[in-house]
Amino acid sequence: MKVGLIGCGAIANIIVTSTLDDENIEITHFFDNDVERAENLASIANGIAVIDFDKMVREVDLVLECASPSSVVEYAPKVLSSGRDMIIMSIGALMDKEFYTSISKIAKDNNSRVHLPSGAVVGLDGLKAVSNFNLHEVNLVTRKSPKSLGREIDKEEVLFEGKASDAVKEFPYNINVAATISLACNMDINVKIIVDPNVDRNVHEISAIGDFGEFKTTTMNYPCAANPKTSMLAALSAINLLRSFNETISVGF
Ligand SMILES: NC(=O)C1=CN([C@@H]2O[C@H](COP(=O)(O)OP(=O)(O)OC[C@H]3O[C@@H](n4cnc5c(N)ncnc54)[C@H](O)[C@@H]3O)[C@@H](O)[C@H]2O)C=CC1
Ligand SMILES: O=C([O-])CC(=O)C(=O)O
Repeated sequence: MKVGLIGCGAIANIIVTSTLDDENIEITHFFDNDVERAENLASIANGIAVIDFDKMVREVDLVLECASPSSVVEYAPKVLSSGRDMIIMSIGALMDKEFYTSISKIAKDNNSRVHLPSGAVVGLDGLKAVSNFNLHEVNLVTRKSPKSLGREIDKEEVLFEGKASDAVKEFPYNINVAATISLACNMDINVKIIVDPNVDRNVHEISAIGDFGEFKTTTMNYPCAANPKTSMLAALSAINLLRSFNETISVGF
């Protein structure tokens, strides 16, 4: 499977360096606004730094976006209308209902698929399983360091409290997990974002209550060295998804 990347930053670097020896995943094309980043990663993987985006789409089987919400809006319609599948990391973009409906239609009409990795949280398997069984309430509390949230404070502070659809607008690079959870359970979930000088991890706590019972998950992520906003688990979940395309027996759904 030939894969083209949109975005050659923290997530892309982990994905590429971790799959170099994987015979089923061939990351061949590297696209970034910052051409030097594309060239650096292309040279590690012996691939091509892309100038012509449309040509890249023609030459790959799948496009993996790990760039920005605006790149999803710009490129997803092109990729999906060409019949290529797409993995999206900047999932916040899909909280816009009109955009979600539009790319769903494009994908359906062109026999292409959109894959959203679980990203930087655990628990989506359970949430999906219970989502149609009278799920009453889902809450996410995200706690990050001042460095991750780009703040200079010395005591804990609640930066946001509200719905996921508003959280992704205010924090487009920090709370894609809220969008993923919302899409998994078809509910605009409750989100609280806390900046905490006493943590050095990106912590996401999910609690869900419904007719099935109740669950809580806590994910305490190490941030990526190259981008403290982003957790390593986000990149690892994308690798896991890429590998799952070749599995005969699928576990964990
Ligand atoms: N789904 C999830 O759980 C998570 C999603 N993310 C999201 O994944 C995306 C990538 O994250 P990182 O690798 O940490 O970011 P990064 O900032 O390290 O790298 C992003 C790269 O994409 C490039 N880029 C941005 N917009 C572009 C565009 N329109 N066209 C071409 N290149 C563009 C930038 O120049 C940069 O090199 C971000 O949107 C981030 O918010 C991050 C963490 C968790
Ligand atoms: O990586 C993380 O911990 C979460 C994150 O940035 C996001 O959801 O956008």
